[in-house]
Amino acid sequence: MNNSNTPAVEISVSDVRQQIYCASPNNGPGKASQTDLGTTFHRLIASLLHSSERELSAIFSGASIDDWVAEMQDLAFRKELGPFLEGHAAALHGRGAAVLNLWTAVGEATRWLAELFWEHRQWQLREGRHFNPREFADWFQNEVPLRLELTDTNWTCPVVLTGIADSLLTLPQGRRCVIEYKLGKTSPEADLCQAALYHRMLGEGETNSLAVVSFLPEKSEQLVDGAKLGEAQSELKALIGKLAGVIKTPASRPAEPQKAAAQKPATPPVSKEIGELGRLLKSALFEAGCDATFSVTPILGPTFVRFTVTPSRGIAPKKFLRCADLLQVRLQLERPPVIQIGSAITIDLQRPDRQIVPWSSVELPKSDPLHGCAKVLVGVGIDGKLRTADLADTASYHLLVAGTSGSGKSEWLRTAVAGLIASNTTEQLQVVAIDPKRVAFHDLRDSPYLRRPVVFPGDEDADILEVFDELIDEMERRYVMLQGCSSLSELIDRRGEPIPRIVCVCDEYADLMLGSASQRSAIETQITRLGAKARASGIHLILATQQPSRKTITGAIQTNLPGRVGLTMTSATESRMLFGEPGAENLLMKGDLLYKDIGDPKRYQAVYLSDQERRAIYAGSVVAETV
Ligand SMILES: Nc1ncnc2c1ncn2[C@@H]1O[C@H](COP(=O)(O)OP(=O)(O)OP(=O)(O)O)[C@@H](O)[C@H]1O
Repeated sequence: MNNSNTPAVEISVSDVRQQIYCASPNNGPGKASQTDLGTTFHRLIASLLHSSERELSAIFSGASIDDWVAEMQDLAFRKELGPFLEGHAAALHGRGAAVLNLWTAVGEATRWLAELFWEHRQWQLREGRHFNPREFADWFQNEVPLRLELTDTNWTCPVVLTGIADSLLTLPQGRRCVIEYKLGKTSPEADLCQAALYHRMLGEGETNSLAVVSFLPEKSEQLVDGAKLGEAQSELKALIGKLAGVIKTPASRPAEPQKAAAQKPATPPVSKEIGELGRLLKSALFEAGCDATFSVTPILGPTFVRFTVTPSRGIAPKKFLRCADLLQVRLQLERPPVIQIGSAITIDLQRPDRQIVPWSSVELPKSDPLHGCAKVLVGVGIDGKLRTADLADTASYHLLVAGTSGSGKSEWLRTAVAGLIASNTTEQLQVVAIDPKRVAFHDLRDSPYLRRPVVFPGDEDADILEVFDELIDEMERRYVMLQGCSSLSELIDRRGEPIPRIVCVCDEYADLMLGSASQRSAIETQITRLGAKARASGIHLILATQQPSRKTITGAIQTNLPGRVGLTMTSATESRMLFGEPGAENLLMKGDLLYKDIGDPKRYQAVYLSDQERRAIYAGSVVAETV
């Protein structure tokens, strides 16, 4: 209640969230959510929860969660998504990735709902009661308007905070869960801010936790405890006062507190944790005799936090490399931090709340209507920018990929192929996939982009030498066509029609070298030939191995495959084989990688593609924008 006579200033939760989002170091790349798709998603969930008795009994007549999910998805498509796609076909033209994103979110949300209903059913059965899906559906309230008046002695008037929670689930024990149906980009700081504000607006006590579930499009669930939120709330209040423009001027109150309120940024607890990490790092460095000045604000990437330090006078930069093990112990890290020396020293510490980089958050490189696009997705850097390796470039026309089991090597290869497929037509790209382990390119089998069926080297009819010979023949044929042109690109321009780039991708190529000495030497000769002339003719190799050693990275491969992608390796020796320096042994698995063409290796997080998204892309139903 506003007891003063001054009218209150109204401000919305989304205004506050937006401020935090813009200031967030981890707002990453990605596309803003698209209003029409976001609204459809909201409507679709609301409509599922308000299904008729007949629809509910159809959904829950199945015997398993999978049956329920399938039925829910079917209903969602029939009632909402199908009519929406049909009615907006023109407006959705060229927005395949966004629609796919929406469908992924629907998949995630229906599974989540089905699991909740299943839990409820189990509980009812345990209590000896009859499962009543309607009763549970009614525990969800959609589009819940929230309103809270805030006052402060340092404010000129009260502020009314308003917002609409997409959905609120209230369980009988009083536990509440706010559900946000987000489809666009986000940051943990902004999400926490929203949770803190909702917690306060719902009048939850300090001892109560609040769960926030979002679909981005993958489900992300955060359980935020009340005590932690309390801290964030008081800091957010300062920001709210500032945004509403109600902070008293110096004339009306003492100067000092005003300065603090106006200048102190509203930092959610995530930043505090990083501050604490920085403090621990500083003291561990000091203990190791590596006293240093922390020069810039730490940068928060999806996988790690980067601290940049300058050694104090008289301390050799190399000394920092030697204290990685001590830092690991003192900071209780899973692996020693990655330390790199450049104009300053960077120390990367793993994030306790590591984030994935979903495909939907990445803007694919633009494709040319005639030439297509030769850029392979490498990963997202600490600056939030997508790094690509250009197959048309002399520094990255063939790529060598290495990483131990579980490092994310196969996923990286699959995403690299998906990126190329999504930004080329079948006239602009042909893929040759070699799969010695038989598991890497399963989903590619029916892709229209395949130049030939996936090659399984163990099979009787699979002659690997023949596959490479065919590529060499094509290369020679193209060389003849290239007479008078300096590049494939010039030839395409001259003809006015595409000539497909051929990308040969091979998981665990070391297995190909296990044959006889003569086969091994024949493959080496073929790779050398392709290495020398393939770039100009638009034929490229992406070869991967689990064990980078002298045996697998032979002279021919070392010389002819200039672009290097190194995921986590088992030792510094392996890292040296690929990059000529250590570092990759301290990466954090799951797509954490170093990439090098010219210059020093740089660290990126590989883009994550769900199975469902990948299948749709391989089938050719997702196409990037053209320039
Ligand atoms: N970019 C990524 N983002 C998030 N998680 C990832 C990413 N890449 C891989 N992972 C996770 O790491 C696991 C291992 O990945 P992957 O199967 O590609 O490893 P690998 O190096 O090919 O191992 P192996 O050689 O044993 O097959 C995956 O199941 C996935 O959960």
